[in-house]
Amino acid sequence: MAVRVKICGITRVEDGVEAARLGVDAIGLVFYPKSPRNVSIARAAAIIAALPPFVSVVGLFVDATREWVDTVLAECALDVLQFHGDESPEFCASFHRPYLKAVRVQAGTDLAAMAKRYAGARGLLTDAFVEGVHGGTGQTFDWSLLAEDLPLPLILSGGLDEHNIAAALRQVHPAAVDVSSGVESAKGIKDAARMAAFISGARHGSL
Ligand SMILES: O=C(O)c1ccccc1N[C@@H]1O[C@H](COP(=O)(O)O)[C@@H](O)[C@H]1O
Repeated sequence: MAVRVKICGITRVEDGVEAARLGVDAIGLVFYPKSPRNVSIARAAAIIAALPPFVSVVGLFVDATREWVDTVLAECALDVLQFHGDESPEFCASFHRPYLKAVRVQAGTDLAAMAKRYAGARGLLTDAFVEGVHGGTGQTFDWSLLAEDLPLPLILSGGLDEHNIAAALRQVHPAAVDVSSGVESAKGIKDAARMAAFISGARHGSL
């Protein structure tokens, strides 16, 4: 099956529209005030309203309060939640929406245990471990740490871009890939040519 492509950290309506035009499967909106890609509820709603109905919308949260997630859900039509902090499985499941759990991978990370702990997730999203930062760093990690089969779909992220996506897919065989920094011209500003090259690389295995 073809790998699914998600472009995260969309902050502008035009970037969401362009990602959809290029054939992306999902976009991600960051609801984390400390992120340079954080969007307001009003901005998120405008981006969502401009998307065609066949593009899924993922809302990213980092150790958010229940009230904040509920507030966003009341105002924005999110299809999937992505939890990038230390949220418990109970918290993640309590919104009764499909969710992805992000895992920041380093040597010794027990992915099988994480998959078991978050068995209610629709997938495990693997990102690079960078001390003190929750994600969106543009850093890759050692993909050989993903060698074992997991009971959950794997979404590969962390430092992917148009140059390494083909190699990543040859080595890892994830269900989906997720990119943010690697398709930007500046933090939060997506670059149309880089998005096109990334999606082409994901679909066809080369630039
Ligand atoms: O994008 C952010 O600013 C961000 C902040 C906090 C947690 C996660 C964040 N982004 C996600 O991190 C991964 C990897 O991003 P990158 O491609 O290495 O830049 C991805 O899932 C982003 O959505």
